[in-house]
Amino acid sequence: MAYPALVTQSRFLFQKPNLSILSSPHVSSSVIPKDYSSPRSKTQFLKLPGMFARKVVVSVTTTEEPWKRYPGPGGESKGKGFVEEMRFVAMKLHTREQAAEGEMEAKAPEEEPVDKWEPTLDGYLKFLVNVKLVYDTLEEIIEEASFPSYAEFRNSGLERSEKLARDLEWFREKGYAIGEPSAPGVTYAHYLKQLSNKDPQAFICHFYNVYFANSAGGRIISKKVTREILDNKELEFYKYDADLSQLLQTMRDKLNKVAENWSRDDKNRCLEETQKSFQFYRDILRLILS
Ligand code: HEM
Repeated sequence: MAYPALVTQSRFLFQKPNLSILSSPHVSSSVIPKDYSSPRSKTQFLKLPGMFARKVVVSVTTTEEPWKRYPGPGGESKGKGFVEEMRFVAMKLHTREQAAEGEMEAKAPEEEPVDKWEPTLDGYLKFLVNVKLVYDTLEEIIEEASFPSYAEFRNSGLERSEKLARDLEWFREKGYAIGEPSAPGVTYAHYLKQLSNKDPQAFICHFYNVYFANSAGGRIISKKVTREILDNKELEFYKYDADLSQLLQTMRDKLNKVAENWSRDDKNRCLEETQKSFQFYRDILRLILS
């Protein structure tokens, strides 16, 4: 499992004052800068204890530059709320091919434009089984509400667990073999369960990203697989029982309300979690191409 190494390395780097790794051959994608000052990027060779010297692009934060990296505390005061910050960070973690606001380079097949994907039905079924485990877990966590704020997110209309159960049942009835969740889903579900009991801010970052990812990128993927491997069968997974933009807006309002009680540290911890949510979810998306 590749995560512990990456996570440990990233945590270590986070502890370095005023230094954030934006890209490196060893750190798969951008790490969120610690503050809201301008990151001026430059390439450096960095020698870290116990590691070989490596070429990294570092951001150097200075106090002279008032330029803002995020729509941070200023953005909030303009009335847009914390979701705008979460979105800002998430959009930058997309590849340029995935979304107009994306800043990452595609390094793996699932990061290439969806148009170029060559999905397989077998792989897509594996994806559905694994992604269902993630939504089952998120929805159980919200139902149990080990932190009271989670209860705010119940019955949002964005839930996907039952829809996915119906889709899988449809495939079963058609005679397809449906396997058990594998490493990508099991690992992410386990991580979410643990995180939800100890760090609600970090957990809510995953909650936001996973539900909003399906509403945006999910639709692009849906078009591709419906046309190319599902013989135009439209899955329940991508359907909502009410107007989707309204459901999303209600969820944004709830997230903003919950985050009003967070300190700046809480908010930063939440934003820093975005990268992990992309990494876990990408490993599940990759199954579509397996
Ligand atoms: C094939 C992969 C993906 C594609 C093609 C894709 C595409 C997109 C696009 C086009 C948007 C912009 C939607 C808009 O502003 O109208 C978007 C938004 C977003 N994506 Fe992705 N995405 C992908 C993967 C992911 C992943 C892995 C995550 C995180 C787990 C993610 C999280 C988000 C979030 C949080 C938004 C903001 C949604 C909103 O503000 O309503 N996406 N994505």
